[in-house]
Amino acid sequence: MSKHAMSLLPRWCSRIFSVELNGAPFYFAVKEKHLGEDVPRVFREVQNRDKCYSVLVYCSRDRIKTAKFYGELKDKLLRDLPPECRLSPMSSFLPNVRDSLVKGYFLKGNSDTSSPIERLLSDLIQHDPVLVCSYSPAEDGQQWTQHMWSETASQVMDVAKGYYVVPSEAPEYHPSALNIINSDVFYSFDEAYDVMKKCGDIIPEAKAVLELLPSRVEARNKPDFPVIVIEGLDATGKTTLTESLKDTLGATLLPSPPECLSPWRARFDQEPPLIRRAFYALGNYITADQIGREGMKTPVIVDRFWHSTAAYAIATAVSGPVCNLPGEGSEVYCWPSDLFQPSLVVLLTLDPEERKRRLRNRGQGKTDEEEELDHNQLFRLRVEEAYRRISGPACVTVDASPSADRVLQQVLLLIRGKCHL
Ligand SMILES: Nc1ncnc2c1ncn2[C@@H]1O[C@H](COP(=O)(O)OP(=O)(O)O)[C@@H](O)[C@H]1O
Ligand SMILES: Nc1ccn([C@H]2C[C@H](O)[C@@H](COP(=O)(O)OP(=O)(O)O)O2)c(=O)n1
Repeated sequence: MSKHAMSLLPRWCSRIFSVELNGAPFYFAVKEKHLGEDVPRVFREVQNRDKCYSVLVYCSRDRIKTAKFYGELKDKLLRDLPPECRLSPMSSFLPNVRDSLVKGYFLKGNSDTSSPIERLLSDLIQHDPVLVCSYSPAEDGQQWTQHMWSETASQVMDVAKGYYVVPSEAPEYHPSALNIINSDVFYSFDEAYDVMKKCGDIIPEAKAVLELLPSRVEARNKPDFPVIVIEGLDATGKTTLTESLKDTLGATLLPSPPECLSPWRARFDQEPPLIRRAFYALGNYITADQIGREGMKTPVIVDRFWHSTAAYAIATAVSGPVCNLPGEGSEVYCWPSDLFQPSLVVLLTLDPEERKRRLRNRGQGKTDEEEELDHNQLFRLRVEEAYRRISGPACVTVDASPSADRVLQQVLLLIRGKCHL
């Protein structure tokens, strides 16, 4: 067993394990002794008491490689596991301990699939930074036990005697919240820059992105003119409004991410969150540099900025309902201290039905599958709530359902009240 995997062991019994089934997390813990607790729900639902497995990716020193490997692992498991094997997202964490989350997958197999699953997992454990456990009914046939595998043997071997699995209370916040800071959301130029720099060896496009970055991020002189950011979900009317504001105020309009990053956007959208979010974070610093220049000449309107970067990253990192988000006032919602702060941030909100109608009119209505829609609905609610919780500056919400002109007038009122234009 590798040193990294060993380092997870001492607090093994303090860890909580979470398996996500149909978007809902089920928690369990492990114990050396059994005191008559129930069987965790995940195992109660296993038919015929078949075997289950977990593959957790522990964080090696190279977090870029770890992030890439985690993304590739899912593809590999989906490709190489027998199709009957069920794969669910899984994680393990120490409650309230920042950066303690390790992610992976939970596999449910039946007696026909256990041989190919075990062959695949034995191979993985020998070559990759994974911790593999199997779960099977204990000798008394009543309880379930977790056995950790060793990579030293070519045959599967248990490192220690089995631990009993027992149900565990849900933690206060979704476990993903433990690892958001500097993995999903970056709070300084240097943190995001560091990720992009380390990507240079494996992603050639990262070097091109680095070359576009401003050489200094220190705050320039405050722009003479107001800087107004327009935020909102896709199809809430940002493009329509920002174009009108540009014409009405004689302002400069800056899209975000900035145009110079357009050639690389699709490339970075394929990358795991650590890399993808570093790309968007850096885009804001390029936009801030442009704001510094243009804001000396005219008012500046920005189509999306930091609120989008943080809200989408947080809402993607956390799954399930809005209550899974880190609580209001959490440090994850803080504005980076080295990033320009606009004079006003307007959040356009829209009734979901109207938003769908606008998407359809724009020729992009597609997701009619019920399940997909449900998933999107929760995601949409999480993004909107994360938008509202971000502070420094906080956003001002504007109902975008009236006509384009009424929305424009409403926002102009806000701008005139706040920015003395
Ligand atoms: N206030 C409005 N009322 C009705 N339709 C609107 C309004 N604002 C925008 N639209 C239409 O809704 C669609 C999405 O607007 P768009 O400005 O492209 O949104 P976004 O930039 O936020 O994705 C477009 O077809 C646009 O013409
Ligand atoms: N400043 C920005 C702008 C966009 N993003 C990210 C957040 C989301 O993942 C996407 C949203 O972009 P998308 O192209 O869907 O949005 P619009 O078409 O502009 O409405 O981009 C960001 O992280 N930071």
